[in-house]
Parts: sequence; C-alpha cells; structure tokens
Amino acid sequence: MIHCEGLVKIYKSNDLEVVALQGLNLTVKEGEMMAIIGNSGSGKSTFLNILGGLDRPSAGTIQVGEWNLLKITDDQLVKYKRDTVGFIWQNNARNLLPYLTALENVEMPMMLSGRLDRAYAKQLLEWVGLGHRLNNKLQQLSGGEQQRVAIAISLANKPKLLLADEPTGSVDTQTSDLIMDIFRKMNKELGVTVVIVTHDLSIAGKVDRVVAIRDGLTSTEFIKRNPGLDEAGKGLQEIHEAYVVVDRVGRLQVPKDYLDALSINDKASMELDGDKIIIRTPKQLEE
Ligand SMILES: Nc1ncnc2c1ncn2[C@@H]1O[C@H](COP(=O)(O)OP(=O)(O)OP(=O)(O)O)[C@@H](O)[C@H]1O
Repeated sequence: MIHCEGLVKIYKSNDLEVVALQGLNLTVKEGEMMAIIGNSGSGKSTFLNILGGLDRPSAGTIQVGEWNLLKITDDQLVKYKRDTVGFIWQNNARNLLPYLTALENVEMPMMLSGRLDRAYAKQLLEWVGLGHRLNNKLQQLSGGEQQRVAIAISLANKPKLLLADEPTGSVDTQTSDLIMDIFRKMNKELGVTVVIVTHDLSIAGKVDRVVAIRDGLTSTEFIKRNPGLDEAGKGLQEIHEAYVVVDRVGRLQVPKDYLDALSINDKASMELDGDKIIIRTPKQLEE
C-alpha cells in the first residue's frame, strides 16, 4: 500500500532550511494497522501530511497504491485526497460543523463529491456507536462523541488508507480504547489500511507494528510477539519484539544512550564476531 524510500522533506523559510525527513524508508502492507511514534519534532506529522497529500515531498520515492506522490500533478492530488485517503486529526472540532447534525456532518463530504449515500452515512455512525445520536447537533455531543463523528466522516469516501494524527490525544482512556477498537473494526471489516501517529505508547498494544522515527529517519520497529495479544496499557517492550531498522545500503541508527554510555561520538570500531557484530569505542582510543 505504502512504499517509501529515501524520503526527504525540506522546509525553506527565508534563509533557513529545516530537514524534517532525512531519507525515510518505510513499507506498509495493504490491510496493515500500524503506528508511528517519535519525539516532538521527529518528523511524524510531516510524514503523515505527505501521505495525506497535504504537503509535497522534496525528494526520494513515495508510492501509495497506484500513486507516485513525488510526481503526482495537482489535479491528480485532488483525486487522490478524495478517493484514496481519509484523515483524522487530534482536534477535529475545527473540521466539523457545529450547527449541523451528526448525520448531516457525515453526508456533507459525500455531497461535495457528488456521491450522497444516506444509508452508508447512517451505517458509519452506527459503526462508531452513534446510531442513537444521528440527529443531534454537533454542539450537543461530547468531545469523544465528536471525535467518533470525525472518524465516520473520514470513512465517508470509502478510503483505502486511513491516516490519524494523535487521534486519542485529547480524550480520556475509555474513549481512547473505544477509538482504537473502532479503527481495528474498520481495519478488519472494511480492509482499510490504518496508519496512526502518536506519542501515546499505551495504544501500541492495539496495533500490529510500531515504527519509531528519530530525526526524520525510521530507527526501530516493534512487531507484536503474539498477534492474538491485544493489551493496551502495557509497554512496547512487553508485547512487541524490537528490531533496529537496517536500510538497503546497510545503515542503521544506534540509540543515543548506547553511544553516550560508551562515549562514542563520531567514530566507532565495528567487527564481526561469529554470529555477532560488535560496535565499540574506536580501538586506538582505548587505554
Ligand atoms: N511548515 C513548516 N515550516 C518549517 N519547518 C517545519 C514546518 N513543519 C514542520 N517543521 C519542522 O520540521 C520538523 C519536524 O516537524 P513535525 O511536525 O513533522 O514533527 P512531529 O514529530 O510531528 O512533532 P510533534 O509531535 O511535536 O507534532 C521540526 O523541526 C519542525 O519544526
């Protein structure tokens, strides 16, 4: 579904250049439900915005389904956004219309794309557990309920790819669990590929794979040890096996605390020792 290699995004403003993505590699299979984690400023939102067609990449390769997002024309990008992706933000209230009902809010994007389907709009709201709130105005719904309306809206165009930026960022734990359950249901029943960007490690137990981004590069992958396991609230390491990402030309990131522990700055010695690769302080610097 998603294949990106050496993806670069540079923001230029006046004389300043910020390299938000420095050659990111990531492949996401169709039907996968995965999360991207990383510290503030690591490039998560930049990556999601590129995937969602809201921002353009600077260089590299990024293919989503049939679309090459580096070469896509503006007209094709409009079609891509309308037909292929659904987007959910942390604070969705700004994208919803408070004076319309939940149902009217879901119908609105369908009308705009000329494909109104009231029965499907109702079904979506039932799927997110709001079948009893169809005719309530948005302003009469709680924050968590509004977030669920936003999820229904994001699915209104029957996207193949659902992108969520901190979808559980401003809701309580119970609503957060409910939202993750809805994503899983949509993923299983509609076959939608789901990519979630988050700070929240507790939702990691609800996805198949977590990829950590550091400084605009994928650094570590956590893959569920037991796919039957579905325990939110547990740490990543408890339910996932951690792997360092090695790119096609053999580059990998060594965690900063490991380097600090051995005072490795700009050089290290590396050697193959049977079935291990050993990285250590440069030999000539050892006492
Ligand atoms: N429009 C922009 N113009 C200039 N620099 C930007 C722009 N958007 C993001 N950046 C910079 O790119 C880097 C990556 O930002 P990004 O928002 O992708 O990080 P993030 O991991 O999503 O962080 P957060 O979790 O805080 O949202 C940061 O250094 C940020 O300051």
